[in-house]
Amino acid sequence: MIKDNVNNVHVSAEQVLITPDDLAKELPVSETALSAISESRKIISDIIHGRDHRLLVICGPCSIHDIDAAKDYALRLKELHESCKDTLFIVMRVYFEKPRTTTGWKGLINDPHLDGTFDIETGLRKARELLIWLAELEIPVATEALDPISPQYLAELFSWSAIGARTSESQTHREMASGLSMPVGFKNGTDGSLDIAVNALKSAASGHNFMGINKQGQVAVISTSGNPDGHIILRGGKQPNYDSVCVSDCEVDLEKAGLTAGLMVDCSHANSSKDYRRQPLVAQNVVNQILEGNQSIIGIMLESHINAGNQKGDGVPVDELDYGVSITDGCIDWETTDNLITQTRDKLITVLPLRQ
Ligand SMILES: C[C@@H](OP(=O)(O)O)C(=O)O
Ligand SMILES: [Mn+2]
Repeated sequence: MIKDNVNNVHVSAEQVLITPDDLAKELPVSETALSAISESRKIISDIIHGRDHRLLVICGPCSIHDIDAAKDYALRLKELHESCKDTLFIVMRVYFEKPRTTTGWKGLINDPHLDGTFDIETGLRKARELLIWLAELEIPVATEALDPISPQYLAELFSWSAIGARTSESQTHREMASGLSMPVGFKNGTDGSLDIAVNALKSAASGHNFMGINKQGQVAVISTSGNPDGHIILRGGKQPNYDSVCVSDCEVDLEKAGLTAGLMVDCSHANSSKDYRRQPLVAQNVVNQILEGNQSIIGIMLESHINAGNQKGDGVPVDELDYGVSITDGCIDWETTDNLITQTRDKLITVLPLRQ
């Protein structure tokens, strides 16, 4: 690495990574699993555009830090996915990249050992191994597309992606979203701004040309055709925005922008006022809006894990962490999740098929 008084003044080291192609050769995924992913992406697209009246449920841990716990959770969610699929399409949150308001653990890819060693190649390998295991289980998975390079390593294994509240305004993320091969939800801004998400939706629906990397790890000009499967996610801001008035305001903004896709409500984050115990109340309010005739809400997001709450993860030895507890945002536990989703399915089973 060249480091002198004009180059890399604030760069301390660089390490060349395995290329996406080489990682995929080392960790291949079956054609059966890939076709299941392709099918789930089509279902999600149909739900977003009102061709499939089921409710999209993006559900799972705020972040993945323990592979065994993630697999344990996935086996439980797979059962719920199958038992509720007449009314709900359940997709597991598998978030490897975490946007921090300032600093902190940035996720399994960035720091897989949770010890500040930033063994990113191991992080990519662990992430791909888990995603392949989930793909072979045929549970559709969702993530936040945060790092603009990692999709080349993993994106074929995701059925849905979010662009987060901190990055929906970013041109880099809008360009990336315009080329992603799966449906993408755009969160409103952390201050509650809907304009950011509406503009992101419009931008990502268009083609873009930008510098990126290809599967061989070369810097390339990436030209995209635009992503037709974008939608908005209401995740709250300075105050919650899941209520029927805010939903109606969002419908008006979407109509003004000529956007017809449905919207999703994130029952966590600023919509639960960062108190995970409020998520069921938010979800029940959203379901009631649908029962009372709302036509625009096509999905909900839940932060859920095996056990409730969250725990400090930074600097804690992995073997001292409590099992199945989030080390980022607090989550509802499995029992609460199972009850909430089963009740949601029972309430909506007769209503959703009547949607126009
Ligand atoms: C990062 C967070 O989402 P948001 O961008 O709404 O804070 C999440 O989904 O865990
Ligand atoms: Mn979260």
